[in-house]
Amino acid sequence: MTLLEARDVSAVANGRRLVDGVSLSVAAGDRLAIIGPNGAGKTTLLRMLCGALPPSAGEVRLSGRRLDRITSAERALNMAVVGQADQPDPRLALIDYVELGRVPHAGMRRMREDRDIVLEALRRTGLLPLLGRSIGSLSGGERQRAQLARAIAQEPKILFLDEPTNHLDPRARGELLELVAGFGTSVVAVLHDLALVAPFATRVAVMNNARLHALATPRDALTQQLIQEVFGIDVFRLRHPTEDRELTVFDVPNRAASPS
Ligand SMILES: Nc1ncnc2c1ncn2[C@@H]1O[C@H](COP(=O)(O)OP(=O)(O)OP(=O)(O)O)[C@@H](O)[C@H]1O
Repeated sequence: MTLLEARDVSAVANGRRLVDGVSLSVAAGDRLAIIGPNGAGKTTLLRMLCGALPPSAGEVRLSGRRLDRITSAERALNMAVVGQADQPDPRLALIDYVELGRVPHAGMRRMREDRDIVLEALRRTGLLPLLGRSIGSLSGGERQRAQLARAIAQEPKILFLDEPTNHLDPRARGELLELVAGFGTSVVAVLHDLALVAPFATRVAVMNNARLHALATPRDALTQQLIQEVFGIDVFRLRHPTEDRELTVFDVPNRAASPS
């Protein structure tokens, strides 16, 4: 079942085309990774998909209905966004911040049930021990998990993530995406770390110069030819030296490294 559909969407700002005629769809349970070089239009596309930015042309539909004809309250019942722009009041207690995720549901459930959902979101993101702390006292990685906890508490049908792992150490990056995949909800995520794409995504949208360069499975998107064309780096698939599985290695050129 198609949950979200973009039909030929474009974004124009100051006479410049930031996204040019992108069409794609997200089915229930899909995890779509949006990848591409800096400035390719990934965040702009994500913002149009979640309704934060009205397209200059084309349309986005949620369960068949045009996004611009759905009230923001109804949108919030279906979609949660973890973005880079979220700057909560640093004095807010973590638990109160995560409870904001329940605002779209206010009046539909008893408060007690809401509190249980918030505590469960904190537990799943490993933040229960910090629940009394203020947002301002959290580390970058903890704050990123707090944003995710708030989004989970919102119980959305579709979760939008803009670079959800940029403050996290390598192990925590994989763990966060594993956690998100475990929710079973549909996800659209802008990812910079190409190594995280294949284990996480069911489909990949490759943006380049404002256009959708490819829309494919991770295996078909992360090919040597495509990655070289779009990112200018090599990718190799190698056997794991000790385990029966394949490793995908992105070889980033570093001319500063001296040959040994
Ligand atoms: N309001 C705006 N007015 C003019 N240009 C904009 C505006 N918003 C974004 N841009 C430009 O549009 C291009 C695409 O931006 P966007 O943030 O979508 O790229 P991105 O692929 O997410 O980049 P990054 O990987 O660096 O985060 C960039 O060159 C950016 O400078």
